[in-house]
Amino acid sequence: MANDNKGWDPSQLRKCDLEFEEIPRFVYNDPRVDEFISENKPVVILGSKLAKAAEKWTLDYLEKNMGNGDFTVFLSKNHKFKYYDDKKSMLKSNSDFIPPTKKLDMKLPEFIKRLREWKKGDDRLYLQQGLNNTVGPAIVHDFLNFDWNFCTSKQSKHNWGPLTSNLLLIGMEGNVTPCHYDEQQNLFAQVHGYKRCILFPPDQFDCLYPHPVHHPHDRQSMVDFDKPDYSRFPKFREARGCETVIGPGEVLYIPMYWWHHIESLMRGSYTVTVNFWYKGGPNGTVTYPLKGHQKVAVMRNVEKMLLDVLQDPKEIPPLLRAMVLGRYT
Ligand SMILES: CCC[C@@H](CC(=O)O)C(=O)C(=O)O
Ligand SMILES: [Zn+2]
Repeated sequence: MANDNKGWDPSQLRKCDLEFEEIPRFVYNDPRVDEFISENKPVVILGSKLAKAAEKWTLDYLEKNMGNGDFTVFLSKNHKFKYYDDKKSMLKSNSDFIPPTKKLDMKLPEFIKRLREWKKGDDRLYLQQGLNNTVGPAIVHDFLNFDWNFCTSKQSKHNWGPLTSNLLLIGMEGNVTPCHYDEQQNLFAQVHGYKRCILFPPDQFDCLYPHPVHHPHDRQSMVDFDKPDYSRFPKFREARGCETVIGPGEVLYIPMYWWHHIESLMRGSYTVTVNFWYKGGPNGTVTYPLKGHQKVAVMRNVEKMLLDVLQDPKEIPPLLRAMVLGRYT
């Protein structure tokens, strides 16, 4: 991958068995940006002022101005912060589920102190907090100075639904959010430090082996990218993805349903990102054959319906096997 950006070096990336295409990068007013977004394809948007007002959000500035609210911080025994659904983890059928991370409410000064005093062997930390009105006035001022015209113009031009949240992400170097997909459009604005983003289209569902929909790790890939188990997940070898490293001021459009693995480069500093999650828009006229993301939505509905009627998740595999093996294969 090209590292013409002065700010990072391939030695700061984690090793990965797969090779990837580069995600294209265009200046924000290049018409190809909207061409890619309209085709639900990832694109890096350069030179936008989307979250420029946050470029002064250093840890010192945030400590002074973030207010005295509690922030959601995840702790992990390793470098992975694999998301899990709290509610699903309480289901009887998931009683053997062990959450891979601990979720705490933490004041910002404590988070920053632990970040600064972190040493090898300590739990890693990842602050992931929706920006809301508990933040201090200076942060509100900066937030209001985001380039809302830019993102709102994308939202209306591409028929996205409403903005659901802006997550503030403050991660340690080397933190990884493992491969998963979201059911929202995402303008992922990098503010401080560098993040490597590996993306796969929705039609690679069969190469990325998502957990069952009822599982707490719904939408997350079962494949450990650090040590893929090719006997359990043979088609992972065939996964074809694209990647980019984004730095301060760069925005990655992550299309809804696209798989993404995101890591903070190991270059000696924390990372800050603000994401902009939008609900998907109305489907509009459906054309056939259905697109990859629509088939994922269909498969999700089938799994939900089967669980609804069968109640016991263990009854789903034998029923699906009876339906498919020898009949549709
Ligand atoms: C909780 C959100 C984490 C983020 C990835 C990352 O920056 O580590 C992501 O997956 C997204 O913005 O969709
Ligand atoms: Zn995500």
